[in-house]
Parts: sequence; structure tokens; C-alpha cells
Amino acid sequence: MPNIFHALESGLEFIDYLGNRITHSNSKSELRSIYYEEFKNSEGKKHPNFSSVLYALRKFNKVYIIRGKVYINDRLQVRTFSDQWRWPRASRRQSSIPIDQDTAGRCSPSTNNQAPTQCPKKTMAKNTLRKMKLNRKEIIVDKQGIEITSDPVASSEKIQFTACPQREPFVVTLHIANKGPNNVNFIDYKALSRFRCFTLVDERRVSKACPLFLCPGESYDVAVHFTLSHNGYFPVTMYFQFIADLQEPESFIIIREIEASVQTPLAVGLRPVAPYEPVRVATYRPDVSVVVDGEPPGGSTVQDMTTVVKLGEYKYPNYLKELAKHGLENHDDLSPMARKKLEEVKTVLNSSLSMRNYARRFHILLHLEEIQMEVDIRKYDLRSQTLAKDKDRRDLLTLKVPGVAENRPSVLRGDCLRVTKSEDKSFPLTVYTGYVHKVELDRVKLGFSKKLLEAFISNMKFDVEFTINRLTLKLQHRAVELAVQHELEEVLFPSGSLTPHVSLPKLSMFNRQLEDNPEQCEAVCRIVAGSSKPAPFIVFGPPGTGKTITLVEAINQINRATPSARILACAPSNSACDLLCERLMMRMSSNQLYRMNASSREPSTIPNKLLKYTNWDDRQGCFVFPEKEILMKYNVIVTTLFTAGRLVTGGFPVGHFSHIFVDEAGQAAEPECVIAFAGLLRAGKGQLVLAGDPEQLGPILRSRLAIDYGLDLSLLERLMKHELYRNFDTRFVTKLLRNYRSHGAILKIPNELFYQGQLQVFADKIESEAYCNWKGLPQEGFPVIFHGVMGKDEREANSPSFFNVSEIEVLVGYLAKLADTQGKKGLPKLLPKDIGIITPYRKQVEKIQKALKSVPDLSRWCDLRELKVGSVEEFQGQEKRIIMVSTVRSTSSYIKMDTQYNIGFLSNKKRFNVALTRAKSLLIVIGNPVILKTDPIWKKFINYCEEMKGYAGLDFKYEEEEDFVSKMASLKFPGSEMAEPEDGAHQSTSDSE
Ligand SMILES: Nc1ncnc2c1ncn2[C@@H]1O[C@H](COP(=O)(O)OP(=O)(O)OP(=O)(O)O)[C@@H](O)[C@H]1O
Repeated sequence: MPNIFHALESGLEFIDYLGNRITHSNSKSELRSIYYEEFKNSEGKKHPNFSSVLYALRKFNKVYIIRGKVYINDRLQVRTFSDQWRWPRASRRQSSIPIDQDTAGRCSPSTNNQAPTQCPKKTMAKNTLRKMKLNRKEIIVDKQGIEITSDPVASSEKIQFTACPQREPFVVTLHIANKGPNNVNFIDYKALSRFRCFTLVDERRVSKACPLFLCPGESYDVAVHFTLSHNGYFPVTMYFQFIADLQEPESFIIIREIEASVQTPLAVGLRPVAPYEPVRVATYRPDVSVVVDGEPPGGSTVQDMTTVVKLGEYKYPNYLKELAKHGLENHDDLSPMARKKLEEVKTVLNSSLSMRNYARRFHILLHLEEIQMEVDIRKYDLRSQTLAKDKDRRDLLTLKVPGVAENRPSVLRGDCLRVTKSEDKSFPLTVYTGYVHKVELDRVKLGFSKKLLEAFISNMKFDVEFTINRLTLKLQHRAVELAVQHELEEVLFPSGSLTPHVSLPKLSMFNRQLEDNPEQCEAVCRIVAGSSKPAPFIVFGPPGTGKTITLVEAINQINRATPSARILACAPSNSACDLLCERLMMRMSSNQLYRMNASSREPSTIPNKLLKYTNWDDRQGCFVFPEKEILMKYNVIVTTLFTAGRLVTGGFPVGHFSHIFVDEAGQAAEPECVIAFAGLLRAGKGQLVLAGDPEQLGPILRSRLAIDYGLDLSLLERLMKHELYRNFDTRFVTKLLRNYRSHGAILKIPNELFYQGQLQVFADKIESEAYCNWKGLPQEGFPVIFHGVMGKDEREANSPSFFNVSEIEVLVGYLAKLADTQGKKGLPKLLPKDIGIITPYRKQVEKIQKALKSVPDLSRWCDLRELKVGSVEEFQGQEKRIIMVSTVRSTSSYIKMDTQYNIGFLSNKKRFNVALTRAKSLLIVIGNPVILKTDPIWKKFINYCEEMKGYAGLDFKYEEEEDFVSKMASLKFPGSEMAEPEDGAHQSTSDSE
């Protein structure tokens, strides 16, 4: 809150400044425009915002306001100026400048392209931005004799400078010279940027109210004083307006772009390795081809488990592709078959899900998803790519695929790519299929036929087509069919009528912590007793409420009570399965517990401590799938949902598993979840247990149609709408609400946003308050930091992924502080494994990992590899003492792209929820507040941090939206009216994708 006397002083100065332009009553919005456009930043002084000034003037009876009009109190003496700042000077030298008087009495030079007043300001502002981008070349050049040079000198059309964070101002001087033969009037200039990290200084205080007459040979300096105390990237576009010919009062514009970068030396090592150049997309080649098959990575898997239940092909009918193309609407282009089937398909999709339409409906939805996947994968095709011989294995070729680590495209070990020689114009065309042997950060290693390897010469160019892996789709198709065949109606659509009332056993818990939580204890007892059978039992609850712990306890109890019990424990992701395994291995030997990985998993991602429980055979250097009979001896098998399908294929008898658990069940689409039990579970005999939270990450799907007809609904979420579960009948469901993970301040916003404030804070005080007195906190006792950084989201070389160096610098600064303070003044000793860094883009992960290695302050930690850096998906179900989040985004026009590719934090509330609920004691979020605040959820979080004084970093105010819009709308640019653009937080005109 600015000092009221300071605001009053500014207010009086402003009234003085208005001089004879002030009338008895002025519209508030007009005064606001003049205040921001002309007065606030033109005197090298820090004036408060307009509202504070107006408030002070009213408070001291200098003005009063009635219906949006500001009335000057008659008793107030308005000083009138006649020095060089005011109109008299202008009129003295060039009285012939035509001045329009607008409704508020403001004077402005007439322009022919004055925007109509009825045009909404926001649209005008957006048009201005669009025009600036489109006409950049035209408006940046010197013209009509005016030349604008700068110190520092511009290179590549930009005035760029890099500074270390500093308190002293950095000055950019703009030298405006009239080198032409005619007089020119310098009538106005503005700095276009939302950020107030600078002040404008010019001796004569040029403005429309006070233009400057430049004779040939005359020049004038304008200085921009930057105050740069924070890391980041601060672009400012300087806008200069002139009138050349006094008879033809059309103004002309010249702009200059300034880019200030504030960096530490660390940033130098993280710079883009090469300018971003998007990969070129292939053009389509003829369909008729001869296919030469490559070498799959078969030698790297030992398959002792024979195939008993074959997986069908489940190809979609052609008519469905036609129907999908037209959004399941009738269309003239439809074939007679498609037209005939349209109603049938729509009837199935529009009817509510039941056992009668179960398989048919999911077949259609999965087909629609596949059709969309086929369309989407074509976007990644490449042309004229060079393959290279692999250094380690000469029988493999490597191909650069820049987005592969972010699943753009999704490529797994064992997948197949099709390549053709770029110059090959033969007919039919020869297509070589290459099998993926290894996926690395930005390249894949491929096994091709001998024929291609023999003909291969370096620098040979190829066109590449990616293909989709149908295995996961086929497994889902088979699962929904098996669910019907094995009559799982009471599992999928439980009536509750077959569920007997059972008495609950009295159990002493392995994990004594659970004994203090009646809900967890009851859930364990009910699962052990099978109280919901044949209906599934659901453990439901927000983050950190002990769902996984409850499942693990139940598994241990079953194992003790019934050693002959056979348990399958699944989750959608490898990381969630690893976590289950980690917690189970505390009480189970490697003879009892088996972690079965898919052969497509990259072996290096398996945590070391799990190795002896897994099917990775270090001696043979490959994954092993043992015989069914051997596997059936394990008490507990842990697999992902998809890999559970391998057990069905291997012929595990129906009913072998007495219990099937699915953790993080809200993350899987229903057919994916069904893979874990269809063909394995005998209804009535086996117990299915689901645990999850629909507010955390859900299924990722591509087809809009499939989503609209419900494929994105998890089985857990669907069942939770069912009467038995909705009313929390304790025989079927336990709702956990005690959060044992996090400090209350960390939970506050997710709790309000997603759980109606029902979550209760039960975290251990010593652990959760461990960082409340850390000296790195802006506010003692509040272990949440939002650190505002005005960074730049960059890309490099061919990679579509983003990174933000300024955010990494800030992040590393916090890490260094943490490393330095650990074990001191009551702080716990800290190890790299206690910290997690979440960021949505693979490139940022890579750059953070690089930065970690290069910072001397962090070298005291010997095993930095244990500091996990990854996406939200990799953190679902996990927790760390300290979580740092780098949001990366700093340009709003990319947000749509993030939504399209299912990455990024904005516009995905589930990702926000998971990321912000992983920390136990300290949460540090680093991001661009302007961009993030465009999202209501992030806005709430940042406002909360500001209110609680947990806000750090970028401390200068950015212009309020209304003021910025007014300023932009008032600018005059050449060029026709454009469609609405997207506005960015960076107002540099060169922002481009
Ligand atoms: N009854 C309890 N008493 C004390 N601590 C507990 C209790 N139950 C769970 N915890 C602890 O709470 C933390 C979160 O548990 P867990 O990972 O099982 O939660 P979750 O509900 O599965 O979380 P998420 O939804 O994020 O996957 C763990 O550190 C666990 O040890």
C-alpha cells in the first residue's frame, strides 16, 4: 500500500501537469489513460497507481467523484505552467500542428486512422499487438529522415544486453536524430511492456501534450533506466511517434526493441546449443510398396512363458473411419455401408453402459481412439533424415527424434518405424521397417534388415513414418471381451445383493501407524475379510491420505492370514508399481514378491534396490518371462495394468489370484483397468480392490469423440457414481481424509479447490514443520514459496520441447541454499533423495540435470542422481520432503499447444493438483506470475502466496490489465484491421512461435 501522502503529492502534481487541459469535470477513465500514458513514468519518478492517487485526492477533499466523473474542488489552486514542458512551448514553435480536442478536453494530434470510439478497447489492443507483429519490419526501420541509434548498439535489429542482478540502474540511451532535409515533430513515445522494471527519462518530457520540434541536423536523447535486481528476461518495445509534414498530419512510427537479460554465469552453459528449427514434416509417398522387415529386439528378452490365450487383431471397420471423419454425423460423402451403420453405432454410444453393450461399446470407443492416433502420428513423419551407424552396435542405425522423450511421438522399445530412401522414386516403393531397440533422450536405435545395412552409406537421406503400437489397444479390446465371457457383471455393475454381511477380523497391524486411523484399519479388515465380494472394494481419498499404505498393509495381512493366497498388485505406471514394490519388499523376500516389467521398459529406469525382485536378468542382460508355473508360486506379483495382460496371454488360470489390487486406478481408462482382472478374476471368489482419487491424473486420450462418449472415465470414477459407493457404504468403500504427508500450508489451496476443504492435516509435526524456520523462506512459519521469474521459454535445435534458463538459475539458487543450511540451526540433514523437482518439459529436465552437475555448491552431495527430476506423471503417488516446481511457460501463445499435446501445467487442474501435493515440508514453485495468473487455479495459488507473504522474486508491479489494454488501444499503427490475436506476457513484437 503506497503512502497516502506520497499518493496525494503525485495527485497534485498530476493536476498541475494537466494544466489547462483540466476541465471542471473529467471522465475517470480518460484521466486514468492520461495518467498512465503520459504522466506516471515520464518523469523518472515512482508514482503510485492511479487508484491510489485518486483515493488520496478524494480523502483530502481535492476532488470528488459522481457517476464516473471526477470533479475538481473549486477551492483547489491549479498551477498553470508556461515552461517548455507545456503546450505554450509547442505552440510557440509550431502552432500549426492540428490538435483535436476530445471529449475529455485532451489534446492530441489529428490522425486519419483514429480508431472508432465504439470499438471495444480490448479488441483494439489485440489488433495493435497483431499489427505490431505483422508489420514489424516496416515499423522498425528508420524513416523520413529520423534515425534512432542506441547505446548499447543494436545487433540483429535488437538492443540486447545481459547484466548480473544488480541494484544500480542499467541505462539504455536512444539517440533520435533528424538526418533528413525537413523539420520533424517528435510527438510522443512510450515503453510497451507490462513490467515496470524501468523508468523513462528525457530532459524535455516529450508527450503529445509537449511535442518536440526537430530541425534538420538536430537530435534528442531518451534514456531507459532499468532496475534489474532479479534474474529473467525483460523485453521492452519502445514506440516513437512523429509527424513529418505539417500540412499532411499523418503520423509515422518507429519502434526499437530492447531485450534485457539478467543472468548468472550458470546461464551461459545452458544456452540453446543451436537456434530452434522445427523438423520438416514428410509429404506423403505412394501407398503401394514392397516391405523389407527389420530386426526386432527379440534377442533381448527370454520368453519362457508360452502363449495360451492369443491376442486378436481387433482392427476397426472402414466405415467407422468414415463416420469418425464426419464426427458421427450424416454426410453426403458417406458410403452406403457407413450410412447404414451410423444409427447402430450412435445407438450403442448413446445408451448407458451395461453388461449387454459393454464389449461392443468399448470396442467402438477404442476404435475411435485408434483412428485419431493414426491421424495424429502422421504429424511426426520426417523427411530427408540422416541415419547413422550406432557406435556400440554396428548392426543398429540411430535416428534423431527430437520430441521422443516427451512422447511426441510416443515410441517404445519394440515399436516399429517405416523408412524409405528419400531419392527413391521407384514404383512400387521399397519400405524398410526398423524396430526400436533403445529410446534415448532425443534419438532411437533401430534394427533394420541386412539388405538395408549392406546398402547403407553414411549421409544417405531417408523419409521416416512412425506407426502406432497396437498392443495396448489389443489388450484392452480383449479385456472387455473377457469381462463379458467371464461374467463379471457383479464386479463391473455391482448390485450389492450378493454381498453377504461378514464379521471383521481383529488384526494387529504391521504398520503400527495405521492403528491410529480407524478408517484405514477398517479398510484393511474389510479387504482381508472380502466384505464387498463380488463387488470391488474402493479405497478413495485425496493425496497423501494413505491409500497406498492401506493397500500394502492389506496385502501383508492377507499374506500372513492365508499364505496360499495369490495376489496381483497393479498400477497404470511403472513408477507407481515401483513404489508398491518398494513398500512391499520391506516385509517380503524375493521368493515371495515378483516385479514383472514389460520388455519395452528401459532397464536403466528400474531403481537399483528393486533389481533383485524384478524380471531383469543382469547376467543375460535382458528381461526374462519365466514359465507360468514358476510365476504362479509367487505370493505377490506387481505389474503395470498392460503387463498384467501378459499373464492372461500366458494362460494363468481364472481364479488363480485370490486378490487383485489396482493402485492409482483413477489414472486408467476403464478398459485398461479391466486388463488387470478380466480373464484372471473369478467373480465371487476373488476380491478386486481399487484405490485412487479422480482429482489426480486421469487417462490421457486423443479422440474427442471417444472422450465425449466417456472413454476418459476411469472404472473407479464410474463406480463412485454408483449408489453403493456414492453413499460411502463402508462394506464397499472407505474414504480417507487424513493427510499424513504435508504441512497444512502446502495443502490449503488443493484442499479448497478440489476437496471442499474436507482434507484434515495429520502430518507428523516434526517432519512437516522441519523447514518452517529455514532462512530461505520469505515468511517464517510458511513453508511455501512462489518465486516469480520473468523468464523466457526457449527451444533449441530440432527439439520441440521447452526450457527456461532463468527458472533454472533461481532453482539452483534455492538448492545451493538448502545444501548450505542443511543440518544447521535445527534443520534436518538433507540428501538428494529428499528432494524432487517437477517440470513439464523434457528439455527442462535435461537442462536442470546438466545444471545440477555444474554447480560447485551442490558437489557436497555425492549422489545427485538420486535427486529426482521429472514430469508430474513420474511423481504421481510419490512424495518428497522438498518439492520444487519449475513451470517454464512464459509465452501465452504456447499454452494452446500444451493443451493439444497434453503437456504443461496450465489448463490442466489435475496436473496442478498432483504437482502441488507431493511435498511434505517445503514447496517452492518457480514461474511467471503473469502467465500463470491467466489461469484461475494458478491465480488462486499465487494470490494465496502473496497474502501469506510467501511470494519472492520479481517484485516490481506489472501493469494492470485494464491499463495495459488502454495503452495498447491508444497506439496508432499502419496496417489493416486484423483478426483477434493472442496476447502475450512478453510484449516484444518479435515474439514468435
Ligand atoms: N495412519 C498413518 N499414520 C501416519 N502416517 C501415515 C498413515 N498413513 C499413511 N501415512 C503416510 O502418509 C504418506 C502418504 O501415504 P500414501 O503414499 O499411502 O498416500 P496416498 O493416498 O497413496 O497418496 P497419493 O494420493 O499421493 O498417491 C506416507 O508417508 C505414509 O507413510
